[in-house]
Amino acid sequence: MDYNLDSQTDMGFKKCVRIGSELIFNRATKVWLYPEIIYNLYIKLFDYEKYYTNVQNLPKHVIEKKKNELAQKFKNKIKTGTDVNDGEKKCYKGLLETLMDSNDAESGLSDEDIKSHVITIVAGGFETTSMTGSYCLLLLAIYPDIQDRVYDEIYSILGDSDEPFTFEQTTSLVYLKQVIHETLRLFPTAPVMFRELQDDVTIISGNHTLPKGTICGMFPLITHRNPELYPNPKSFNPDNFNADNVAKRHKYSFIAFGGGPRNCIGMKYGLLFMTLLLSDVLRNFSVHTDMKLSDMKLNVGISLQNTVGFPITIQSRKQK
Ligand code: HEM
Repeated sequence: MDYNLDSQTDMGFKKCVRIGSELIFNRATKVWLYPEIIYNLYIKLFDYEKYYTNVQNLPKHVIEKKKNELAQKFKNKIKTGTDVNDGEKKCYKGLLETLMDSNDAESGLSDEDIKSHVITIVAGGFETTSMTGSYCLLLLAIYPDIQDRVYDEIYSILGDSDEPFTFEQTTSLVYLKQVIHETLRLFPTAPVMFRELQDDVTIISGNHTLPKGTICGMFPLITHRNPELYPNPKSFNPDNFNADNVAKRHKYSFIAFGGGPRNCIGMKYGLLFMTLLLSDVLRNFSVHTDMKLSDMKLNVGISLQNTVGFPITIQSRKQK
């Protein structure tokens, strides 16, 4: 979207999204913050409103910029993004342009709607993928034999070529995808989600009934570390996600992207993005660390933080 999230001041988008996320998590987990009146007082008392306001500034800026750009292109009769292959080089519309094309009375997407979509996509897609990439590289640094296997797979497809992966080639990176899934099993970067029950639900095993209207928290971290689903659940074993083992388990034994009709809308894009990112890093560099899996200390919030950081060194493969 042509916006550098790192070129930010203290009150930048990244910081505001982080604080806003903490507020959402606090509200969901602290019963005394449930009543609207108390929550509003709490926001005012600690001057949290400014963070909410500031989160709006990035999408406002991005939308304004895109509008000007499109108007300029229209004026100069320059072709904008199109999904139609009309014999010339195919050029795809970006997300923002697609949303703005829907900004008419018929489809009913207002500027306010577009702004909300931009916030949702950036907030939902940024931290999750960047954190998963970081966890994955750290795990591969901790387990060099697994890293070698990933590298061999990449090399078997691209050899010494400098060309980027094509989409078809990424479908052959089967072991790397197992590694990404196993990373998300141990470290689901979105560690909690909620559902409000639309009907009474009976939990057969415990003979309990949860009444309609109950808000239930779902915690992938707990499901993913259940030894009945994953033997040796605390160890890093990408073979948990080979085709045979996946076929043996219930589909909701892996819920890093949630489940049901409101699961993660960006799952396929996120997996493809991480596959490309990691394969690109690993074909050029090897990663190393002195850390062990047992050294990792987790902090559960709206995202899953590794409080000891990601101490990795990288070495160019060409200098070996
Ligand atoms: C490693 C990557 C990602 C992980 C682990 C992840 C995880 C999740 C989870 C657990 C949910 C809640 C699902 C539920 O309640 O059942 C969710 C929802 C969502 N995610 Fe992701 N996500 C990732 C990447 C992305 C990306 C790249 C985007 C956008 C480009 C995105 C956009 C969204 C949106 C918009 C929702 C809300 C969907 C709805 O409420 O209908 N996510 N994600």
